[in-house]
Amino acid sequence: MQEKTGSQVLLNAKRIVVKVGSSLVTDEGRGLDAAAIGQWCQQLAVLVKSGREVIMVSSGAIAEGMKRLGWATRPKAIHEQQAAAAVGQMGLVQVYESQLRDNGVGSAQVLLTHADLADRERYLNARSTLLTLLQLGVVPVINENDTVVNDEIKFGDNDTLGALVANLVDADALIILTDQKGLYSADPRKDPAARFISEAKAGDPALEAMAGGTGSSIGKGGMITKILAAKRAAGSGASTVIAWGREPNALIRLTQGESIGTLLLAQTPKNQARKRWMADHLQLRGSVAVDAGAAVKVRDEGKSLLPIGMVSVQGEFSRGDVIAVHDAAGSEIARGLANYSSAEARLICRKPSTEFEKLLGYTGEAEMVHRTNLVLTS
Ligand SMILES: Nc1ncnc2c1ncn2[C@@H]1O[C@H](COP(=O)(O)OP(=O)(O)O)[C@@H](O)[C@H]1O
Ligand SMILES: N[C@@H](CCC(=O)OP(=O)(O)O)C(=O)O
Repeated sequence: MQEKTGSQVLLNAKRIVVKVGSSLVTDEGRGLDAAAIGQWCQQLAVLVKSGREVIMVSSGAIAEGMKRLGWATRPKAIHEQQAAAAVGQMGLVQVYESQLRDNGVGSAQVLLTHADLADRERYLNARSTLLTLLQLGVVPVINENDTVVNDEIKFGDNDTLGALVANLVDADALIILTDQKGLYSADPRKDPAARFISEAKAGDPALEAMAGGTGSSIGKGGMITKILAAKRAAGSGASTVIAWGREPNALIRLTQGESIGTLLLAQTPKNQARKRWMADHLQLRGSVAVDAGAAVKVRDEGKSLLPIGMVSVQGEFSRGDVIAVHDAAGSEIARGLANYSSAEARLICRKPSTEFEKLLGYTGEAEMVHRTNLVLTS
C-alpha cells in the first residue's frame, strides 16, 4: 500500500467520526460547555455542507447528570451512574440539537450498546440507519445507552464506542478530541518532559506503553483507550487523529490537510480491511445463486444484489448473516450481509421490489445484499 501522509488522510476523508470526551464537553464536570459544543457544531455544519459525512460520538451524560442532581463525586453504584446518564443525556442532546439547528443542519440521537453491535441483525439495522441519516445530511449524535448496560457489557468509555462506530460505517477517519494536544511519550500531567508524538502507525505496541489512564476526575478511559480505539478503527481502514478539543477550528483545519494533534495511520486500505473482516470474523450461513445479468451487475458494475436476479437460495440464514453469492456456474463471486432471512429470500427470489410488500407483509430494503455490505471474492 502506498504510504499515506497525514495531510492526505483527513483532506480526502469523506466519512468522519468525531468523538469528544466528558472532560471537554462538561468543562471538567462544571456543566455542559455550550460554547465549546457550539464551536464543534459550527464546524460539523461546514463539513456537512461541503459534502462530508460526519458522526458525533459525545460523552458527558453522566457528568452533566451528576451536576443536575447535585452530586459532587461520581457515584460508585452502577444504577446511580445510569440514573445520572439518563438525566444528563437530556441536556446533552438539547445542546447539540439546538446548536446544529442554528447552523442549518439536522441532528439525530442514537444510543448504542455493545450487544447492539455484537448481534448481526441489530448491527445491520444500526448500520443502515446511520448510513441513511448520513445520506440525509443529518448529523447522528451517539452515546452509549447507559440505561440498559452494566459494567461487564459496557463499552465503558466512548473512545471504544467511537472506534466501533467507525468500523460500523466504514469511516475514513476517527477524530478523538480531548484535553491534551495529542499523545505524548508519557502522561504530560505527570511528566513535564514528555515528548509530543505527531505521527505513528495505529496498532504499534510501543504506543500502548506510552499511554496512561485518565488524568481528569471526569474522563473515563485516558490515553490508553484512545490508542486502543485507533488500533480498532484501523481494523476497518480508518486512521485516527487525537487532538485538543479547544484548538480553534481544529476540525476544519484538519480536513484542510493541516497537521494538528497526533495522527495514527491505518496500515490497511479500507476495502481490503472490510474484505478481511468479512472473511475472518463471520461464518458463512448460506448462499444465493444469481443469473448472468445479476452476476455482471455485482461483479463488474459495482451494483447491489437485487432479489429479482436470484435464481435459488441455499441454507438457513437470518437477516444480518453473511451469505455467498454464486454465479450460474456455481463459482463464488461475492460475500455480503443478507438483508432478508433465507425463508424471506425464497419468497422474493426472482421478484421485483414492488411485490415485496404483498409477499412479505412489509416493505424492506430493495436489495438482498446492499453494495456497502458486499465484497467481491472472485
Ligand atoms: N501518553 C499520554 N499522552 C497524553 N495524555 C495522557 C497520556 N497518558 C495519560 N494521559 C491522560 O489522558 C487524559 C485524557 O483522557 P480522559 O481524561 O479520559 O479524556 P476524555 O474525557 O477526553 O476521554 C489526559 O488529560 C492525560 O492526563
Ligand atoms: N456514556 C458516558 C461516557 C463514558 C465516558 O466517561 O467516556 P469518556 O469521557 O469519553 O472517556 C457518558 O456520557 O457519561
